[in-house]
Amino acid sequence: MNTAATTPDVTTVRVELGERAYDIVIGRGLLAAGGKLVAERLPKVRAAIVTDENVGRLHLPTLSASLAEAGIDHVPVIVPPGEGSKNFATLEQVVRAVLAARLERGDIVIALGGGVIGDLSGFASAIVRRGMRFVQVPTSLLAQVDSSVGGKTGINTPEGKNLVGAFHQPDLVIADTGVLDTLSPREFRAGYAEVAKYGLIDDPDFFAWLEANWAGIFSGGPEREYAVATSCRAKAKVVAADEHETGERALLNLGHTFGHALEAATGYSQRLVHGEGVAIGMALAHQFSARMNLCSPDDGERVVRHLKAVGLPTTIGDIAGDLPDADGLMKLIAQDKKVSRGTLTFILTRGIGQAFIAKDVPPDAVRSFLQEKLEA
Ligand SMILES: NC(=O)c1ccc[n+]([C@@H]2O[C@H](COP(=O)([O-])OP(=O)(O)OC[C@H]3O[C@@H](n4cnc5c(N)ncnc54)[C@H](O)[C@@H]3O)[C@@H](O)[C@H]2O)c1
Ligand SMILES: O=C(O)C(=O)C[C@@H](O)[C@H](O)[C@H](O)COP(=O)(O)O
Ligand SMILES: [Zn+2]
Repeated sequence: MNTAATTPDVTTVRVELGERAYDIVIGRGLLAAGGKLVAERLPKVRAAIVTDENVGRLHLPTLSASLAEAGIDHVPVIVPPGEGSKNFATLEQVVRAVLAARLERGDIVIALGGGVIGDLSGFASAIVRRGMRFVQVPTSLLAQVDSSVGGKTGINTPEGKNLVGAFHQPDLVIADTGVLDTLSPREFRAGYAEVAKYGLIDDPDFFAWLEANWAGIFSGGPEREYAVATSCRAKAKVVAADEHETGERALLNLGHTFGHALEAATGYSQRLVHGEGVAIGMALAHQFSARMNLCSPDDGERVVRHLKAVGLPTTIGDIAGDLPDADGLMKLIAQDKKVSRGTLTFILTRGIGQAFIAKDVPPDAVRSFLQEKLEA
C-alpha cells in the first residue's frame, strides 16, 4: 500500500518498500528547500551533486545554496548533457569524482537533472563502496514522473538500452515542478509520453483526463502538479508490489520494446530522445495489438490522435534519416531484457488502459509488422 499526504503546496507520495521506503516530495519551488529536506532525513551527510551542463547552469546555484544553508558540505560533478552520457566513460568520470571527494558509504550522491543524470549517477551510487546513499532531484518532466522513482539505474551500450545497471532505490526524491519552466518544449513533450503511458497501462479515466487537460500541464497550471503526483502514485504502487520486475512491473515497459530498439538504432542521439521513442513505441504497441485482434484499431487511432495533438512523433517515418531494416530492428529487439529463453515478451493491450504482459510473441508477426511500418 502507498500513502499520500497532501497540503496546499506540497504533495508527498510514499514508496512503500519496507526498510527502504522513501518519500517523493512534489511542489513548485522545492529546490530552494532541498538542503532542509535532505538534512531532515539524512543528517550529517556530505554530498556529490551530479548534474549536466544545461541543468548545472540553470539550477545548480539554487540547490548548492540550499545545501550550504543546511550545513551540507558538497562537491559538484558536471557531465555533458544527453543520452550519450549514459556510457562507461562518463560513469567512470562520476565514480572517480565521488571517490576523489572522499565521500563515505553513508554519504550521498544527488542526481540533479533528467533521467540521464538519474540513471547514470544512481548507478554510480550503487557501485561506489558497494552502495552509497542516493537522492534524486529530477528536473525534467520525464524524470519527475518516471525515472526518479523505482530504483532502475544504468547505462547503455551499443548492443542496447540500459543493458548494464543495478536496482538501487533512492532515499528521497525532490520534484520541484517549477524547474520544468526552463525545459525545452521538445523535452517537455518527450516526458509527457511517459505521463500518457500511465493512463494507457491501467487508468483509462486518467487518459481521458489527459486528453482534456494536457494544455494545463504544459502551461504550468495546477494540472501539472496533479499529473506528476498521479504518475508518481501509479509508479510507486507498481514498484512497491514488484520492485525487481519479476512480474507486473514489466507493464511500465509499455512502448519500450519498440522504443528502445529505435533509440539504439539512432545511436542514442538527438535524432530520437527516449520519450519520443516511447511515444512511437506506444502507438506501435496499440497497432500491433489490433493486428493480433487483441483490441480495436480505433484504440490505436485514439492513442495516435492524442500523442499527435501534443506534438509527439507516432510513426517510424517521423524519425529523420536512415534506419536499419526489419531484420536489423529485430536483432535489437532480441536484446530486450524481457526476453526469456529466447522468446519475445511485449506489453500489448486489449484497449485503452488495458495493457497486459504478452509472452511468446511470434517474432515473424513482429518482423512483418515492422517491415510494413518501415515501408509506410
Ligand atoms: N530509471 C528509470 O526508471 C527510467 C524511466 C524512464 C526513463 N529513463 C531514462 O531517462 C532518460 C531520459 O531522461 P530525460 O528525458 O529526462 O533526458 P535527459 O536527462 O537527457 O534530459 C533532457 C534534456 O533536458 C535538459 N534538462 C533537464 N532538465 C532541465 C531543466 N529543468 N531545464 C532545462 N533543461 C533541462 C537536459 O540537460 C537534457 O539536455 C533515458 O536514458 C531513459 O532511458 C529511466
Ligand atoms: O521503471 C520501470 O520499470 C520502467 O520500465 C520505466 C521505463 O519508463 C524506463 O524507461 C525504464 O528505464 C525501462 O526499463 P528497462 O528495464 O526496459 O531498461
Ligand atoms: Zn521509459
